[in-house]
Amino acid sequence: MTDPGFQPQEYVVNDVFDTRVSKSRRMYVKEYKKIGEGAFGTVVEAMVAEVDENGQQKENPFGPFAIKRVLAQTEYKCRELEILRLVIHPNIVRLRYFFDRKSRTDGKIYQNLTMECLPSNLQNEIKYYRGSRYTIPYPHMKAYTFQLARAMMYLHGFSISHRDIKPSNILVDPSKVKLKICDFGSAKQLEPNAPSVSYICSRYYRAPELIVGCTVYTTKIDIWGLGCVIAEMFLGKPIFQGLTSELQLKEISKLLGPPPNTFFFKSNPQYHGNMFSTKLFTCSVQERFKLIFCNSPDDVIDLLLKVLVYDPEFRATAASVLVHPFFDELKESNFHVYPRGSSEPLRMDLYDFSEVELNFMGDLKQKLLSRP
Ligand SMILES: Nc1ncnc2c1ncn2[C@@H]1O[C@H](COP(=O)(O)OP(=O)(O)OP(=O)(O)O)[C@@H](O)[C@H]1O
Repeated sequence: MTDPGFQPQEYVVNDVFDTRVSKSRRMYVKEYKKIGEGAFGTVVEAMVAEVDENGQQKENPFGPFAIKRVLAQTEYKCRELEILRLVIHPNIVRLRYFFDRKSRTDGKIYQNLTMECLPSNLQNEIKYYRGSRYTIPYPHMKAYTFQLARAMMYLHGFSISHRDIKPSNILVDPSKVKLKICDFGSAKQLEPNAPSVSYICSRYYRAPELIVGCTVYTTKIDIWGLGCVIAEMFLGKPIFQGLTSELQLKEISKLLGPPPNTFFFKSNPQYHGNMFSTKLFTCSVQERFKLIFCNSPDDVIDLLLKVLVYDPEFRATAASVLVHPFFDELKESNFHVYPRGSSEPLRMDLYDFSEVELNFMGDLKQKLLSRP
């Protein structure tokens, strides 16, 4: 992103908290490029270096890092920091430092979350291939989907729901086919049967229960987002593009058929909006999926049929997604991909699960680790 209004800046901060050693340091920061702008914050690319008592740099600046700057001291944003400090996973962006700093422009205090920086995101990647009338190569889609589901399985193991799954919040490094989830600004640790706001998540990726105003939802709202992201990789564009929140439900019904009455009752008995109860196609739902994903293999259609389900109770879990046959190819010892622009095969082992993750898999652990 090039922003003509962006001013590169260099500064020294006294109290930069280093999450690796749980210690504060004095650091030099050099911000040189804006890489993102969202509803809540600005993200810039920067290099950092440790500074001694005399203000001298102890080392050469290193990075790049992505610094997300948000107004400090709102409860909402403290949650982002808290969650980022808790989660350490290969498919979740790693928080390296954080510090507060007063803005020279408006005099307000901003929280600066300094994270590892990835060169792109899935939205750009989908756009790139769409521009040349292709889709992301099939083995890459598999590897990306697996990594996304793996990050979700870990988060959901802690009952953390990301609550804003969408391609622009999924960082990728196309040269390594690596994926990491970012933007925990909406994330929340959900408690069973405790209400949370339903007006979260970007419209195209909102689970149907959120659309109808459900407040006691579960981490399955992220699984819906996962389904939308997989579908988008295959189609090259968002699968459900509703013009309004209510019309979003109509778009969904064009693929899944009308939502069952039990769905409204379970999600929000007070819902008074349009129920889109007329079936808009004559074939079966399976046939409808085959028609929409006409160039996609049967195994991904089967996966989508398990993920894009109205009732969150019957929607797949992240753990069950990970053991779906769609990913069997990834288990082969010589699984490899050809990163964009490279003729060298890159071998990938995506099964380096930690003990914590294997515990979260529960009964599906053996199935996950069994080789075909
Ligand atoms: N660690 C990172 N490395 C590279 N790019 C990043 C990183 N973190 C964020 N970005 C980029 O900056 C954009 C905005 O970041 P983020 O989503 O965290 O901010 P936000 O204010 O919550 O945005 P939004 O309102 O769009 O959700 C992301 O879409 C991503 O492209």
